[in-house]
Amino acid sequence: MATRPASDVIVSVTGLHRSFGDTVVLDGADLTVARGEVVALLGGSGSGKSTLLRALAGLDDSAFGAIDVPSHFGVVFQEHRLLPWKRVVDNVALGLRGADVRRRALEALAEVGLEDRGDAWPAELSGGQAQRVAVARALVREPSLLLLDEPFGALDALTRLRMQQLLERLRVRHGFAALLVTHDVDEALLLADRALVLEGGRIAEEFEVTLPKPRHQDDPGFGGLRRHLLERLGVPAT
Ligand SMILES: Nc1ncnc2c1ncn2[C@@H]1O[C@H](COP(=O)(O)OP(=O)(O)OP(=O)(O)O)[C@@H](O)[C@H]1O
Repeated sequence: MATRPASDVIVSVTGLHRSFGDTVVLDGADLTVARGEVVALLGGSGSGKSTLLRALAGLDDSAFGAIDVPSHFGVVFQEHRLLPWKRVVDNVALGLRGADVRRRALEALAEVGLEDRGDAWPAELSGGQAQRVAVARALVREPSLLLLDEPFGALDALTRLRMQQLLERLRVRHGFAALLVTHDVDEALLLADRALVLEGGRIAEEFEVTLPKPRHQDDPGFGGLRRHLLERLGVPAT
């Protein structure tokens, strides 16, 4: 694994284990994320990506190992998980305290291009808009880390591309780090500084993605990396 100055590491996971009954899903997984770094987590279906992310988010009491994450992190799942009985702005402001909560929530909505939808109900939004609100809800706490579990996995291809570009712009502006669980090799290569492959309960492989950002699928070098990653994931190019 590439060495980094210890002070730059904001996520450190060592020896992470999780079993469901007799099934060992995580078997001593280790990983780090550096300040401002985007790390994609790939792996076959059922390899334990979501399990690992849930453990990092503190959503799994039964995972054990050394887990060090910053106190300010945001989480975005594949489903938006907005409360249907609260207006969009109140969903974003949920759990915030202080006099300027509404203003902060509206600012976060403006960052995702939804400044005029604060008074809408979640049911009135498209899937892409609802995911933007979920991103705003994560962003409003000024996190140093985003934990993203297939955040754009349920969106159509065009909306997904727009959301990937939005995430990249927000990252440049705010400098958060991200751990991005994805099935989508192109998404990993568009966004990540490093791609990890989870296999056999551990990080079996790691690739640095050194292409300059912002990236595009037509960039030189992109196709070669895609073939390499797909092969590593057991989907050889035809
Ligand atoms: N609550 C649970 N009870 C029992 N088994 C579980 C539970 N949650 C996950 N598992 C099992 O753990 C394994 C890993 O699941 P996980 O959802 O982490 O995989 P994943 O890599 O995210 O998969 P996918 O890419 O298909 O979303 C699977 O075999 C799954 O069946």
